[in-house]
Amino acid sequence: MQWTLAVPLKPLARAKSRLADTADDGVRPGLALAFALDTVAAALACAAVHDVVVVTDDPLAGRELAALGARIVPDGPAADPATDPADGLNAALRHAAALARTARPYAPVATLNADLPALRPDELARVLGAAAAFPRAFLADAAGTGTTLLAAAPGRALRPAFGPGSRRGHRRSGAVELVLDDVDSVRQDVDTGDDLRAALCLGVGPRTAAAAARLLIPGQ
Ligand SMILES: Nc1nc2c(ncn2[C@@H]2O[C@H](COP(=O)(O)OP(=O)(O)OP(=O)(O)O)[C@@H](O)[C@H]2O)c(=O)[nH]1
Ligand SMILES: C=C(OP(=O)(O)O)C(=O)O
Repeated sequence: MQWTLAVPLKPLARAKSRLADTADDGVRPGLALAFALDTVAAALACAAVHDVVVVTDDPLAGRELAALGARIVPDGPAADPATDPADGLNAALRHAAALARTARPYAPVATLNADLPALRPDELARVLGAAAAFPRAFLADAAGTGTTLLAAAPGRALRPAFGPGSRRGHRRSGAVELVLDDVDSVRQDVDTGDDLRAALCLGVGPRTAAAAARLLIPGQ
């Protein structure tokens, strides 16, 4: 089974705000772009992935990710922030999933965060292989409260519920939590300086390695 992946990416100038103590305003957008490029490059190299749709309103990121082979779509209409606190992100994912389904109606669809710079294609293939057994499934992030991947079988709506505490939200929505060994690279999202150090220990892709080297992170 070959998947379409929808990867959401915030405009770079606003992305990765929780990394402000590790990377200042001048370098953070470049770091967020490096994470996204390494994430998407690894996803495109995964044997279980047919195509990657990046949903972003950022023109520079759009150009660079398109050059890797991703399809770029804009965020689309936002939902009502009163009913959905992660308004922008979940609306963007619903929009991307709908476009993906138009292009490939019988394909399974999964979302993957753009901040997984240590992502390994073989580990992603293992997660997608496990997800294929369920109508909807998800993988918790390394911190244990969020979600890095949400998957839906052909004909099933994704129903993304990303945002603070999304692990619990996805569980409550009926999605099956995937509990797998040796898929750390798919779970290690980077929100904080500690997350970045953990990702560097796992081994990041070349763009993140170069960007992180410029930050002179102790222990590198
Ligand atoms: N297209 C799109 N992607 C989003 C939006 N909000 C968040 N994302 C992406 O969703 C994933 C998880 O987002 P967060 O961790 O909440 O946001 P972040 O920019 O990565 O980090 P913080 O600013 O520290 O919250 C990342 O890949 C983000 O780029 C949005 O409004 N639109
Ligand atoms: C939006 C999410 O990501 P993060 O943990 O990076 O905020 C989430 O896990 O639902």
